[in-house]
Amino acid sequence: MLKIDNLRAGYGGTDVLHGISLDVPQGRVVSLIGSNGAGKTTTMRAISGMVKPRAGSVRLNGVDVAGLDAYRVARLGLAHSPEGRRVFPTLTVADNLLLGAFPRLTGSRPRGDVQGDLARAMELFPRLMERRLQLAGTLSGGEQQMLAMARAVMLDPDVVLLDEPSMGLAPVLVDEVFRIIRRLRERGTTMLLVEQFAAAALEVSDYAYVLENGRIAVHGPAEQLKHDPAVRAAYLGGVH
Ligand SMILES: Nc1ncnc2c1ncn2[C@@H]1O[C@H](COP(=O)(O)OP(=O)(O)OP(=O)(O)O)[C@@H](O)[C@H]1O
Repeated sequence: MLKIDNLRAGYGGTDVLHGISLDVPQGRVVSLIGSNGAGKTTTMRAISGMVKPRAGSVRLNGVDVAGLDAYRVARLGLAHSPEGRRVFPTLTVADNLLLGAFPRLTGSRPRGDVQGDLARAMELFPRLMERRLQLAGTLSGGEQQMLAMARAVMLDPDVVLLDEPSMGLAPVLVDEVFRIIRRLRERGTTMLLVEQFAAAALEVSDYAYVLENGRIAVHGPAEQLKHDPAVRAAYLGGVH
């Protein structure tokens, strides 16, 4: 579904990713774990076209999308829920969600049932249902984060990139974000997840990669990494 080979990317004169390779098979949830500054967000951006890769390939359904503009990558079926709450503040919740479906109307992919998907997104995110006519800019931070996730789902994507969906949320909302990730997983949504709560991320993942200084240091089934002493000491706080 999504296959990254020897990806290099950076900013200005600095390389951040030094040739990383990872696989996100259809219907699987894959986590990318790493300390601050390891390059997790840069990886997400390089996949979705927000940062131009310097080398390597990003294959989405067999098509190399490396270097394409972000809107083209979205049209080909990749949704990116970015770090930080990038919603359209002066539009309602419902209109933000409909905009998430926009690449479906302009791309070569089937248009599908946008209204049906809107209803399903509302059902998955009940807080948004209650606030569907509210301006997105007046939502709480946690609600905006949910809206960014729901908007990504509205693309009816083949792959969803979720970058720190629980960032800055109160514990009750963090639980809700993970509940939603589990529901999406049950629906068969293919996801690449970056999460500060590495232990919780491994719980909802099939497979994980550990990124250190722009290189993949370790990778394996999530169940295996959960019990890896080095991973536990560095990323799981030695718990469980
Ligand atoms: N727009 C930018 N311009 C220059 N350098 C950047 C830019 N964005 C990120 N960097 C640098 O790239 C490196 C990797 O950042 P990145 O955000 O990918 O890390 P991360 O693993 O997601 O970290 P965190 O967990 O703190 O979000 C960092 O050293 C960061 O300072």
